Amino acid sequence: MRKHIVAGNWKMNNDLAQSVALISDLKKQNQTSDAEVMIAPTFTNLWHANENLKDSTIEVIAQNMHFAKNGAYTGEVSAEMLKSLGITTVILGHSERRAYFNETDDMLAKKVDAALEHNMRVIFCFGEELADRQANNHEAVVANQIKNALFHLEASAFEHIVLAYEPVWAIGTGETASPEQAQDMHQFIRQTLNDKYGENVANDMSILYGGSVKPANAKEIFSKPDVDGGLIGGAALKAEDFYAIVNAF
Ligand SMILES: O=C[C@H](O)COP(=O)(O)O
Repeated sequence: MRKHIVAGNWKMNNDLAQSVALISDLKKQNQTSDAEVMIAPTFTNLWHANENLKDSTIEVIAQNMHFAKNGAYTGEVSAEMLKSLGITTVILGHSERRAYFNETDDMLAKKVDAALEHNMRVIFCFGEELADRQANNHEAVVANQIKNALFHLEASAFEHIVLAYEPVWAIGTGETASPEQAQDMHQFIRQTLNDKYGENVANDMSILYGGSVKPANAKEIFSKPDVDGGLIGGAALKAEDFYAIVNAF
């Protein structure tokens, strides 16, 4: 079902002590919005974060996982391992995974399948690079990313998927897509889902925007009708900023 979601992606930030401190600050914040709140710490912080936030309204989620159950994949973590910690949502396809770790659409399709087989929820990320937008190719790029990784799925699978549109040129750059650019793309994404799966899947899909969302711009971006929330990087590292965004609905 479509809902407001604000997820904080900590990326490769916060050692154990910093993570404990940030979680303690997060617990002191007051939520006034109806948004579902999630944080994605590093793998090393998942266990303690989840233990500490068990009785809270914050869900602890993972930043990535491998598609295999187990085996000789040094440095990787499987769905079963995440589930054994009580983690049931995973971010897949983040542009940093695609750019720095060569994650392809095919690989992401396998990861999505593995997560769904383990009854996990997926926050599936995609977005165009600056050159794609300058060439007016952004819609085609985004449509292909979605089709290649997700369009082999049955309609019912989309109940367990959240989409996150993150224009690569806006991630960590301080440059955000304008609320109108975000709305246009989110509407296009919903139409793309509608064309393939019909209006129930399209209307029920939560589509998040990510890319330099801050307390100062969150309200305007979230006011757009097809923007259902945000995937927050830098501003998720300060509890007050993160909750200013959570409460921007
Ligand atoms: O996962 C989060 C996004 O990459 C956005 O990061 P940012 O808010 O630092 O631009």
